[in-house]
Amino acid sequence: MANRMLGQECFDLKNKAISHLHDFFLNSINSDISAIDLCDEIPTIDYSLLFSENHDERAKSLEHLGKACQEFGFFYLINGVEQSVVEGALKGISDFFELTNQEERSEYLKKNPMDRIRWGLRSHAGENREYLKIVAHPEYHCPSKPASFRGAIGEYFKRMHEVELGLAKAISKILGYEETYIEKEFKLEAGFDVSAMNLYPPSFQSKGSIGVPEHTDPGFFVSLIQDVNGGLQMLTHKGNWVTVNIPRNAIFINLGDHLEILSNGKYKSHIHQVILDNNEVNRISMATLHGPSLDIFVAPASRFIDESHPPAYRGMTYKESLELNGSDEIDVQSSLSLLRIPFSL
Ligand SMILES: O=C(O)CCC(=O)C(=O)O
Ligand SMILES: [Fe+2]
Repeated sequence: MANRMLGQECFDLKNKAISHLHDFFLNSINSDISAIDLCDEIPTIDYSLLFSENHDERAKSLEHLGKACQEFGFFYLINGVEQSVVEGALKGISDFFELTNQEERSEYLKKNPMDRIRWGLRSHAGENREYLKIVAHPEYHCPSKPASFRGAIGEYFKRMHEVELGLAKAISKILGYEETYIEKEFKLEAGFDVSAMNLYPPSFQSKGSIGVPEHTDPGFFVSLIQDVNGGLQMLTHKGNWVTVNIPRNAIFINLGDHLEILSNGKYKSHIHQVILDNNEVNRISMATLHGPSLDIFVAPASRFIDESHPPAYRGMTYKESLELNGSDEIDVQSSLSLLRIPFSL
């Protein structure tokens, strides 16, 4: 543990070790492996092509994004955030967990519902992780220690906010709207973004195999980076669990509850979980929930409502939906099941 994140070499070595473990696991289970559904392969979207000056190239990649959103609800994004920025952010998080002691970190234990930085330690059968949650936007909050944290994480948020606006444009277009639609509808210039920085123990140190239990996340979408592959699993439309192995130079994007609500269920927010079974070493991830502005009322858009598609979700402000299940804003817990309108004939 003292050696974590010494640099690229360490990053590559850990990934190699984990991918060997996965290979071993896959080779050792029965021949049903050939039945793994190739259609479950997580799509990759090239961010730069969404804005290509070549019309055909742009149209093709927007179509690809449309399929990824509708048929998966999650995808890898390349050429969005530079690898050096991602590595810098992961190093900042690793420094936070390594260069501070637990007493210093517990300074951020829940104080009041309006906390803008919150720390927690979960170590029981249902959840195994240490986390730091911070409000990243519209105002960036960060712990004062270590000194390296503010700049490294801030750089990731700055770049990711640009990518968020770009994805909002592209997704508005594929939904059939003008490109500023989502940006205005969610008032993204004041969008409420919360970042969860997670440290998961290796499986031999955890109290059970669950890192984070099954859930969906509120908001427009979640961007996720991790220092080693393995752990995060997504439930596909077809009901299969797929493991998120983020390729180098990519980040992972998962559509959130409020895009599902806005699109009246055309795009889905997918259930996911973190399983520690194959973790030989600890793992760091950063899941940033990019949300609408807290005061924005989110309801199914008229374009997605007709006689055969009545509104399937109740509308309310983003803030109300975050507080609906008794959580604080910074907890960013899903309340999607409470917002669904039961189907009636
Ligand atoms: O750590 C991960 O891979 C996922 C974490 C997550 O789903 C969350 O924080 O909402
Ligand atoms: Fe999540």
